[in-house]
Amino acid sequence: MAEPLFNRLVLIGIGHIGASIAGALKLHPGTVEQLVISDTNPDHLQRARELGLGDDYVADATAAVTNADGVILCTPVGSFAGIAEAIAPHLAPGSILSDVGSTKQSVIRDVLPFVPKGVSFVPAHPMAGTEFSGPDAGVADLFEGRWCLLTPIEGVDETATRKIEQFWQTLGARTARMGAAHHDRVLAIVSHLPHLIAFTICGTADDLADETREEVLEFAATGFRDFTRIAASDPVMWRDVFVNNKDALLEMFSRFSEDAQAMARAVRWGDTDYIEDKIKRSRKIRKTLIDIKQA
Ligand SMILES: NC(=O)c1ccc[n+]([C@@H]2O[C@H](COP(=O)([O-])OP(=O)(O)OC[C@H]3O[C@@H](n4cnc5c(N)ncnc54)[C@H](O)[C@@H]3O)[C@@H](O)[C@H]2O)c1
Ligand SMILES: O=C(O)C(=O)C[C@]1(C(=O)O)C=C[C@H](O)C=C1
Repeated sequence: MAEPLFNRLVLIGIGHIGASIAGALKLHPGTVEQLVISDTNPDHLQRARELGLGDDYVADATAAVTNADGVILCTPVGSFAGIAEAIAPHLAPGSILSDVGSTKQSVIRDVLPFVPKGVSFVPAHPMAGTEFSGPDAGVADLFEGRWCLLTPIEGVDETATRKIEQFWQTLGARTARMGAAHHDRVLAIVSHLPHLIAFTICGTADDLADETREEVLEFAATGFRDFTRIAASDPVMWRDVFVNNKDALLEMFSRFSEDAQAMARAVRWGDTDYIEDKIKRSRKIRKTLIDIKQA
């Protein structure tokens, strides 16, 4: 059997993504020699133990990372700075620090200043997930056929970046590299804005139900239902994503608002060609996603 990629890999945060990595590692035995799980929530750590997600369970992240050759931050992005500051003095020389955060400029801003000399920091983002959270939400084949985007930092050891690529490829993902700013703009339109819209539309429908005292939500098994799936996502994770990708998210929101206004105007003035054209373009996007197996 090939050498393991990591002898002691630590996952800090055993929620949806951490537990999915742990599950995927079980589907690909031999990828790591020892998987250590760390989480500040004692219930989550206990549940991870009951589910048998790792080989060792250590609440204190500074103790967990000692002697590790790999560490992956799997907590909400707003917690990264505090964790990085705490674990930095305990990271082993030659080890690799990576993450799964949904924003990348903020992660580099918050983590890099603490990374000691001799440790390679390789930011990464698996583009897969669901609306569920916590250790029970792990999905072992979550990354199968999905993208994992890496935003390598200039001057960081190329072997470390290749190792993280190999790690994600072993778990079934396809990898690509891009700049952190580009990543954040792309994610703002394909992931962060859709969540902002879903949270908003659910709030609007709920307000309406309150105001009119009518059962708006009783009859919601319609197009609205699809918005409620993503709107059921974790509040802390998404709060952190929004405030840590503020500029790109607001830029995309502003473009979206203009386009939504244009659509509303077409509705008002009965511009059926405009309406039909927009819907045709949207259907094409859906068909393309199905064709490239990303739907
Ligand atoms: N959910 C998704 O669809 C998705 C997809 C890709 C990437 N991500 C990214 O993955 C990361 C984790 O998201 P998730 O969906 O797994 O969230 P989650 O809420 O399911 O899990 C987060 C875990 O981190 C733990 N945690 C929080 N603060 C901590 C701290 N300071 N120290 C140790 N543990 C701590 C929590 O107890 C919890 O177990 C986020 O950065 C998110 O942006 C999420
Ligand atoms: O499918 C979902 O429910 C997700 O929210 C997954 C999703 C996305 O927006 O596509 C969410 C956050 C990410 O960082 C990556 C993937």
